[in-house]
Amino acid sequence: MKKAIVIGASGYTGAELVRILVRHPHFDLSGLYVSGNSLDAGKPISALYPQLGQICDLSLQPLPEKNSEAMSALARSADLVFLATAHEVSHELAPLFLQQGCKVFDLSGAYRVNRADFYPRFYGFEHRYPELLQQAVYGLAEWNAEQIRHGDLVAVAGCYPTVSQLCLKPLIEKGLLDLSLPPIINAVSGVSGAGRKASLTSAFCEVSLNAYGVFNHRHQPEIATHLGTEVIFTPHLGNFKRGILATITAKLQKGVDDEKIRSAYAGYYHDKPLIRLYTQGLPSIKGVEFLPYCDIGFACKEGYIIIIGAEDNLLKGAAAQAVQCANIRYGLAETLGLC
Ligand SMILES: NC(=O)C1=CN([C@@H]2O[C@H](COP(=O)(O)OP(=O)(O)OC[C@H]3O[C@@H](n4cnc5c(N)ncnc54)[C@H](OP(=O)(O)O)[C@@H]3O)[C@@H](O)[C@H]2O)C=CC1
Ligand SMILES: CC(=O)N[C@@H](CCC(=O)OP(=O)(O)O)C(=O)O
Repeated sequence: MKKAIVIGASGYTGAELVRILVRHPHFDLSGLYVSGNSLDAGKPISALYPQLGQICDLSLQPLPEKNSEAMSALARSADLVFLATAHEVSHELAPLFLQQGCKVFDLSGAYRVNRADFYPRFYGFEHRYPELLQQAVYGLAEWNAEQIRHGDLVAVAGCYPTVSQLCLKPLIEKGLLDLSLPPIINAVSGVSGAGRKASLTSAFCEVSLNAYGVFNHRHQPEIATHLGTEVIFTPHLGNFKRGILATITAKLQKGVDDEKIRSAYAGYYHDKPLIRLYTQGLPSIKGVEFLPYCDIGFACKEGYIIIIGAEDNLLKGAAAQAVQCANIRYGLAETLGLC
């Protein structure tokens, strides 16, 4: 058994990690942490998430001071840590754990893109660990298993980037898209995508259905960098709790038909248990809620394709993919503890 801890365990993705890890046959969930001055420190996690009653009896502990001996001891005590924390927090925590030999699976965007101008521009902070950015492995599990297997710091792919890339990559790799028209990704996310902390935009009476981050959301450059081609990406907030539905429009190369598209998806994903390809109908959020899958369907007409991808943002878009990456890192079946 490998000892695992979760930092940010009281948050939405943290709680999903707890739910998965507490039953995982190879990871022993040994500690749940929140910030040093958290109002939730000392509470059992089931006091925040009653669903975890009698499933996890661990309490949330305050994370020790950054440069303290207690922090180093915590990092030494664990084999692996899941950072379910904000980007700036993960940015500072990852090196502390890595220095003590602990493998890091970071759910934030702090180590996803290795480009100097990216963090000041899209995240509002200067990256202080360029050497770690260099070493970080991008945790898009179906595509980067080889690097993940050898990585000590896995930057789990973002929620919108996961579904967008899983839909587009096979077609781009096979040269089936005419990229003179950048793929156009319109995606709607449930409100849990914004995290548990209260904010006006995620308040019950404020949420309806609206676009946001138009032409400036940080996931556009994450997707474009890892796909190796430009995309137009528009996120939307919808009035439901969890799930992302992405509707992607792209231009096909001449002569590309349904059969070629289907065979490209099947070629890449026939042995990928967490991708479900639709042969009839189209994916929906209902079909993936509370599940670790990414569902993909499509329709082609007159030289264009519309691809529909669906995932649970908290699972395939975050916690489940993080555990999938950890499974890969430790040579386990990638779905262990997930299905
Ligand atoms: N929600 C989603 O759908 C997705 C989220 N992500 C990423 O995952 C990360 C977590 O997101 P999410 O679960 O939504 O966030 P939440 O806001 O729901 O939770 C954040 C957690 O971090 C804790 N925390 C805050 N500050 C610190 C600190 N200094 N040290 C330790 N713990 C701290 C919070 O507890 P407290 O404040 O009480 O200390 C809480 O437990 C983010 O980086 C997010 O971008 C990635 C993909 C999808
Ligand atoms: C609905 C909503 O607000 N979604 C968040 C994205 C989810 C997230 O936390 O982003 P990462 O996947 O990069 O970690 C947003 O648009 O900022």
